Amino acid sequence: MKIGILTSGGDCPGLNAVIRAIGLYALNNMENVEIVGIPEGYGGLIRGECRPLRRQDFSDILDRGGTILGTSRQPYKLMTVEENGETRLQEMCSNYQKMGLDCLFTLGGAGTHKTAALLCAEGCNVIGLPKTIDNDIYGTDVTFGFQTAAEIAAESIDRIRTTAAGHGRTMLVEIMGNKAGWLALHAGLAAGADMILIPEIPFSLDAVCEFVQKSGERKGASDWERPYNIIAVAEGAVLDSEAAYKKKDRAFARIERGESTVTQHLAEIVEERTGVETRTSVLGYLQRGGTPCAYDRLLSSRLGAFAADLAAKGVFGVSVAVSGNRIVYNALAEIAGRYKLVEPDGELVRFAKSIGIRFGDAQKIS
Ligand SMILES: Nc1ncnc2c1ncn2[C@@H]1O[C@H](COP(=O)(O)OP(=O)(O)O)[C@@H](O)[C@H]1O
Ligand SMILES: O=P(O)(O)OC[C@H]1O[C@](O)(COP(=O)(O)O)[C@@H](O)[C@@H]1O
Repeated sequence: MKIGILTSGGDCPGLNAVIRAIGLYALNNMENVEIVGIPEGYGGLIRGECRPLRRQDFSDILDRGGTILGTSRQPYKLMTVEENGETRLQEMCSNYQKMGLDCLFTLGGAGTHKTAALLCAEGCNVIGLPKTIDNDIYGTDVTFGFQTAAEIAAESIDRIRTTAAGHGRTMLVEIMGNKAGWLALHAGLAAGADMILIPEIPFSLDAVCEFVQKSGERKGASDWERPYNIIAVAEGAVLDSEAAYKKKDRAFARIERGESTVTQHLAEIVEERTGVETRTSVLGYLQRGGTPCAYDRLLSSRLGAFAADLAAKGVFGVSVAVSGNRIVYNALAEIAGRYKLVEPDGELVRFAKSIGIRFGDAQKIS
């Protein structure tokens, strides 16, 4: 059996652990197996590039961040445009054939899964693996990379807390997550943020300002304690006034108004209206870089081995997933194009509200 592996979309901790587990499972359990790596995601497949992966390539990579194969974001729209008589999708399928692949493992997020489903529909044997620090892939409780990113973000908030307390400031900590607020929610809850703003719950400027104002009036536990606030802001957080707009129109409107990011805009308004010193901290790529945590190393390894076992059994057109404590799989056609978002009335948000954490929505502030 000839196996191809590619990593696509934003990198995240755990990609190398998955590659290693697929490789080691295949080498240890399959007869006459050949494994190749396809560089830079679907870009490599479009160009028809692959390189052999041997046992030594899987050594010493379990804890390595990034991806040994490289990754990229190929503009999807271009994939369906015909050039020289073939779309990029067709090019990828013919390269799959030319490489003599019996199976292709695509390690990626929601976008990667959409192309994986299209490749499948064209007759390629594909198995997807759910990668993303955003945790927004439909059909799985968790994606690999998420836990590591949540820990980094939570630890960063812990650190920001001491400087916020020293200065009595409001700190807006921007956390990755464009469509889904899972990372801001988990990190914010784990680090005791006072307010969490996520794309799924549009926030009101008035509610945020009122909260900061009121907390500034509160007395600290001791004479020495100064009031301060930690607000975790998902990069995709939206104002209630812009919630009805599509992402593109919203971005355009923000540029028109001269706003850079939602976090920066919010910080300026909060300081102006409340007089409370307000600062921002963008955690950015720190959340994606570096070694995976133990949870992600184990999860990635289990997912990789399970996916390789599916290939050995001839089960294709699926993506592996976590359901409770079990590793399962879903049909690619079933999950492609769907996102797993935070439910505004779900258990996690209700729990957070029950202990006084704000979400910037119309909620009475006491
Ligand atoms: N709507 C889409 N339909 C099909 N394929 C897509 C779509 N969006 C993205 N892709 C493909 O998946 C790749 C990775 O998508 P991207 O959104 O960048 O990352 P991720 O897979 O992490 O979500 C893109 O380079 C593109 O080839
Ligand atoms: O790497 P880029 O292209 O700057 O993209 C940043 C985006 O990638 C992410 O880190 C991860 O996204 P994906 O895993 O879906 O690719 C998002 O949280 C963030 O919005």
